[in-house]
Amino acid sequence: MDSTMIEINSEFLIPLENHFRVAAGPGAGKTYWLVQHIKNVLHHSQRLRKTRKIACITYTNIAVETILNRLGTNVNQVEVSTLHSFLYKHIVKPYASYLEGDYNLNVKEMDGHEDTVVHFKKVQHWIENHSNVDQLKPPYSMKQLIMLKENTVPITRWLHHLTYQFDEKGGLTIVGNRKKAYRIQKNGEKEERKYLNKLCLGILETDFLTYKKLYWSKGIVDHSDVLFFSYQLLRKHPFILEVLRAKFPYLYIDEFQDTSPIQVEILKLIGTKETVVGIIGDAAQSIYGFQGALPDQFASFSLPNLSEYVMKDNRRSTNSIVDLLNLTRKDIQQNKYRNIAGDKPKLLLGKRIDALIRATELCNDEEDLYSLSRDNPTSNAMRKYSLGDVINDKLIEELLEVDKSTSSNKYRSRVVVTCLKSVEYAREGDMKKAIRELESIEKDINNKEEKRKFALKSLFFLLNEYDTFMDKSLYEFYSFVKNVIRTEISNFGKGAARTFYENYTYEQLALCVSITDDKSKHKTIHKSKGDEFDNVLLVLESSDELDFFIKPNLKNNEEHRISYVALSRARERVFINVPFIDETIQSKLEGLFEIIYV
Ligand SMILES: Nc1ncnc2c1ncn2[C@@H]1O[C@H](COP(=O)(O)OP(=O)(O)OP(=O)(O)O)[C@@H](O)[C@H]1O
Repeated sequence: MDSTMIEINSEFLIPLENHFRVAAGPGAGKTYWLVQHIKNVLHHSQRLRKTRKIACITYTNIAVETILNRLGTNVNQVEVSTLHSFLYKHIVKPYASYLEGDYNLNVKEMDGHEDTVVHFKKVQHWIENHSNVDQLKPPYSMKQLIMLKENTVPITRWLHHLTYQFDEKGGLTIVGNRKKAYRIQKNGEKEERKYLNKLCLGILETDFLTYKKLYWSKGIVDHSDVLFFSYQLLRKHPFILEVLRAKFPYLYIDEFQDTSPIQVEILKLIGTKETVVGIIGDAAQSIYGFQGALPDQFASFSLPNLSEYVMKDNRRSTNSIVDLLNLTRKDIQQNKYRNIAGDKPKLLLGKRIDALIRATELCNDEEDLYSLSRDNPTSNAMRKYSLGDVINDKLIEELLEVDKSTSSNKYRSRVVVTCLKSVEYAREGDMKKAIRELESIEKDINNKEEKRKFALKSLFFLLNEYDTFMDKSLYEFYSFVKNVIRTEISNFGKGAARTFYENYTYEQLALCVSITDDKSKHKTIHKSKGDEFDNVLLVLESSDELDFFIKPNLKNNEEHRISYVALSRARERVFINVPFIDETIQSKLEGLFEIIYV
């Protein structure tokens, strides 16, 4: 650890007018400290007035709520939001007209920012009019790319994952991830990924900007576009920086370890003068590598005269849990602030459902137990107690694939999937997302209000009748949708599509729906970030993942950091479930865990 670092605890007050970095392990009280610091600034700063506020940026909507609740009545002069919402509200929205010329942004139609969407008509238009279209040769000619399923599927997936990156000259470019340009091919029981030809991707990659403009010209802006536009606006129109600095003399960013390089540059631009920037985080909890976050970014962030602090307490967990966490970590050995011995962590070997039942019993059946899983289908399955050993998380993709032979079939499967997703979102409390889903199939209605009315009406019927289809086949759900929501979707003939609808249940497809800001007791590890629970059951796929306890490498292995985040959510008890363990590692694990066959 750096010798210039000052050790503090979560009640320690620091000077108001210096940039700062606070590094600390899990449960140290970073968020607690940040709230105290904000209150201190509110009371003592000479630089806040009615129109000048503290900006507090955090990672998820749940974290925003947590901070707002902890601030209590002091919220008028603090703006707590996610970075994307902050940038959209203060940069993109007010200055969008500057983007019209360079980026064809349709400001009138722009209405917030969304998850990335891929409209195949736009993809088709892009490829047909691509400046290098002449270089596309069989079997990847322009026509073959837009007509053949084996090409359209990888292209769609590839375009779904476009990101922005800095090039050598420091400019931002749009990049595709070739590893995403695949389709699944089934060979009997086996599934194989078939990638699209590299030469062909290389030709298309030369002009992503035109592709993006097709969306922007309709006012469609996704989350990564918000970062791109913000950065471009700040670089080209520095007066916006002045306005921001005047509005926000203090800018604090919690969970900084998950900030991407473009976000870091934006924050540095704002922090060059007047605005005091403070960052809080933990490199060992950096788990968003797939979005460009790098664990080193937190330690390497610098601004002039930045003061550095470290917090070494763990105020959350029992001694046994802190011991387990300390064992996996080299840079910070946490102090056991609560100093309560606690139960030895338990390794539950066997099926997930049995592990869940046993862990619940071991928590005396009354205390809250949260299961944390690596992916959505597993956490959804845990939630619904309908655990199977094999969960197919690709069923929605398969349905869209099997039912797309004609445009009317394609429409049918889209409507069914949309209705299903909408129901699931609404049942989890995300009404906004549920309504947006349904609005997306109202293409023939242009008026926004009409669209919303239609979506609301459909959602009302779907939720009201949930009991009639939730435990039936997908075919019965389709029939419901056709009778009640969308009478124009096509009837079925015989064939693979119908068989699919008959063979799978509504429930099986519903398990594949990813739910954001998951408030249930069974969630993905990524969604548990920043939260804490009395008891945690970490659900692992295989004994290989226990490697984390045998050869921990938090610095270089993101999977290890993900397990670390999961375990460190627990206050009282930790359970880990794997189907079985290799005999070779059993002896190594016996010292750390009580091993129980469930
Ligand atoms: N000074 C304090 N007094 C009382 N409770 C505290 C104090 N500091 C922290 N806590 C409590 O300790 C727990 C952990 O704090 P907090 O959630 O702020 O930690 P964190 O460092 O943000 O954790 P993580 O990085 O794991 O998300 C919370 O329950 C919090 O309320």
